[in-house]
Amino acid sequence: MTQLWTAPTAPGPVQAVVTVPGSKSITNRALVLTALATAPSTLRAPLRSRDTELMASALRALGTRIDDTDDGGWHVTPAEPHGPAIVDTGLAGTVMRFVPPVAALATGNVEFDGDPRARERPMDTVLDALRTLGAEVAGSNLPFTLHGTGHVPGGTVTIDASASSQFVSGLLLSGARFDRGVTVLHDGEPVPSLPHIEMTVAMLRDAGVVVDDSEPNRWQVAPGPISPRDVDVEPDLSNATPFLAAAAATGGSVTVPGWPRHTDQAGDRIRDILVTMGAEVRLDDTGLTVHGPAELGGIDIDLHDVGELAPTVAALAALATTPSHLHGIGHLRGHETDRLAALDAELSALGGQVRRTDDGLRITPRPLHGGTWHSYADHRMATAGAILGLRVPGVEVDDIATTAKTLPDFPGQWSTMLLSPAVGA
Ligand SMILES: O=C(O)C1=C[C@@H](OP(=O)(O)O)[C@@H](O)[C@H](O)C1
Ligand SMILES: C=C(OP(=O)(O)O)C(=O)O
Repeated sequence: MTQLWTAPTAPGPVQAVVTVPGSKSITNRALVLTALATAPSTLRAPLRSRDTELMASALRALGTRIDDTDDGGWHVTPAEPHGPAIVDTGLAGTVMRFVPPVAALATGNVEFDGDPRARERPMDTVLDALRTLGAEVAGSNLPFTLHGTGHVPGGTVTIDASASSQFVSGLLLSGARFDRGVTVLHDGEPVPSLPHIEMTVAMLRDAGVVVDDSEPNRWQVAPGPISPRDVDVEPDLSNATPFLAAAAATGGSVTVPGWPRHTDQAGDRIRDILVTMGAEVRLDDTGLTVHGPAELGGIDIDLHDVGELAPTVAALAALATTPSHLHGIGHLRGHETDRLAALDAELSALGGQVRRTDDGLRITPRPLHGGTWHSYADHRMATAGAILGLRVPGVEVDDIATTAKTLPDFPGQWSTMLLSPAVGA
C-alpha cells in the first residue's frame, strides 16, 4: 500500500510567493518541434517532470540528441527519426498522442506502451488517422507498433476529436513533415480544450510552419521545414492553480511570479474563475497575486476549454459557501483517471454532496471530515486533496508522489508555501 501523506492544514491565511516550474504543454510541444527542426535549438526553463522526461526519452529513442544545459535547460539536436525503438508513454497524454506521428516518420519499428491506465485512455483515433494518412500501424490502443518507412504521405483526414484535443495537436505538430502536409477535419461533438490546439498552431507558426485555421473544425498544415527556435518556457499556469487556490481557500494571499501578460495557456482562465468565486486577482510586474475572500462563493462554469482545472475548481467548490455546477467536462472520463467519478467518490467520502451529471459535477458544500483521499495515479486529484486538507483536518492523500507527473516537488513546495513568512502584497 502506498504511504499516506497527511495534507497539512493551514495555520491561518496562507501568505506566500510560489515559483512554479515550466509548462508541460509548452515543453512537450517544443521538444517535438525542435526534434523535427532543421537545426539545433535550446529550451530554457523547460518543465523537468515525469511527463517531459518521458517525452525527451521517447525522442531520444528515435534518434534525437537532447543534452542538459548548465542552467537546467535542454539543447535539442535533431536527427532523422529511426527505429527500432521502444517508447514508454507513462500516463502522459502528450507523449501518447504527439509521438506516434513522429514515429510514423521513422524508418523501422517503433513499439509503444505505457502505464496500465494509459492502455485505457482513448488512442484509436490517432492511430486510425495515421493509417488514413499512409502509415502502417499494428494495434488500436496501447500497446501498439508503428512500422515506419521513413515518410508519411499525409493529406486530409477526418476524425472525431471530441474525446481529446490532443488527437488534433499530435497530427498538426508533425504534419509539416508529411509529404503533402496534413489537413485535419473534426466531425463530432465539440472539441474540448481548444486553447491547447491554439497553442499548437501558435508554436507551429513561431517555427515558420504555414497553418490555416481560418475555419472552425479544420486545421491545415502546409508541408515544409520546421525552423529551429530557442524557446523560453512560461510557468505552468494549470500547475499554479493549487497554490493560488490555497489563497482563495484560506483568505490568504499567494503570488506566482513570472505570470505571462499574454499566453496561449488555457490555465490563464483561473484568473476569471477565482474572481467569480470572490477572490481579488491582480496581474502586475511581480506576477499574479490572488487575495482570498472572507467567504468563497460557488461557481457555475463551463470548463470545456480548460478541463485541466476541474480538480482544483471542484476542491474549491466543496469549500465554498454556495453550490457550484461544473459542466462541459464529459471528456474528463478519459483523463489520467475518470475524473468525474474520482472527484465524486472522494468528495463524497469526506462528507461532501456531489451529483455527477452527463457532462460534469454539481457540488453542494457541506461540512467535510478527514479521511483517505485516493489519487488514482492522477496528479491533479492528489493536488485537489492537498487543497481540501488546508481547511479539513485529517485528509490523507494516497500516492502524493504521483504529482511528479508534472510537478517535480509538489509536497516540498506545498510545505514551504505554508511556512512562508507573510508577504506585504
Ligand atoms: O495538448 C495539451 O498539452 C493538453 C491538452 C488537454 O487535453 P484534452 O484535450 O485531452 O483535455 C489538457 O487537458 C492536457 O492536460 C494537456
Ligand atoms: C489531462 C492531463 O494530462 P495529459 O497530458 O496526460 O492528458 C492533465 O494534465 O490534466
